[in-house]
Amino acid sequence: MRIDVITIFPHYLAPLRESLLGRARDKGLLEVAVHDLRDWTHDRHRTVDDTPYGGGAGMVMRPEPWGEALDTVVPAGEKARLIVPTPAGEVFTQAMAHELAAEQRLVFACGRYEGIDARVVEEAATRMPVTEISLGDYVLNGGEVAVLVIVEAVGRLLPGVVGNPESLVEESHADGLLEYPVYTKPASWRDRDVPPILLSGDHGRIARWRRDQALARTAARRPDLLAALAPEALSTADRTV
Ligand SMILES: NCc1ccc(-c2ccccc2)nc1
Repeated sequence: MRIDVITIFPHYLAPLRESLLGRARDKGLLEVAVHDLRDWTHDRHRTVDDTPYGGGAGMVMRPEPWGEALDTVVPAGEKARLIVPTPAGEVFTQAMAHELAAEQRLVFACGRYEGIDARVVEEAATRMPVTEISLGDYVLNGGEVAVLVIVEAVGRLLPGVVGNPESLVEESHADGLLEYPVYTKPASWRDRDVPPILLSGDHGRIARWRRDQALARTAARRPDLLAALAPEALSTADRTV
């Protein structure tokens, strides 16, 4: 997969060079290029914003630099999905992470100020699929932090990125539930013991206990996830929890 990020704060994306994603890049599983939007400005001050039509506070990102940047990063005829982090987007989910992990090319447009002139997305959508993504109902100062989250969630799903793919199966949201509590040595710590079942060696009963814990946690903390589960996702044993 190739990922391009267009931003006025390229250094914000430095963490993409670190650890898991850094290794994935070294192994050639992931290509990441970060571009400074100001490289597509032509005035002395490298201006990327201007006042909003219709008035109001703040500034809006000008369409021209974005148009030229997207023309360069995704030349005519090349295929890519444009992702625009915005509070007005579709809420990001693990299912969306899996969908994006199947793409060959992702281009991230990082907005700042009050956002990007709406015509940029409109025009881009005439030649590539565009997805506006929100991470939840809060506002950041720009899209860069959201890009770090999305790229991590997507990158770790790429084959070969995570050492043991097994670990992708049982994590929160992988099966639609929150994950069960985990423990490691010592068996007793500050007078708190690991649940004895986990030391029993009875893998069938351990699996059942973990499933019950995941169901109970999900019911308590995220009843919306439980309600969204397909009926066949719950076994008869699950229904007794
Ligand atoms: N829901 C996360 C999120 C994503 C992007 C932005 C944002 C804020 C200002 C300008 C451009 C994007 N804020 C929140």
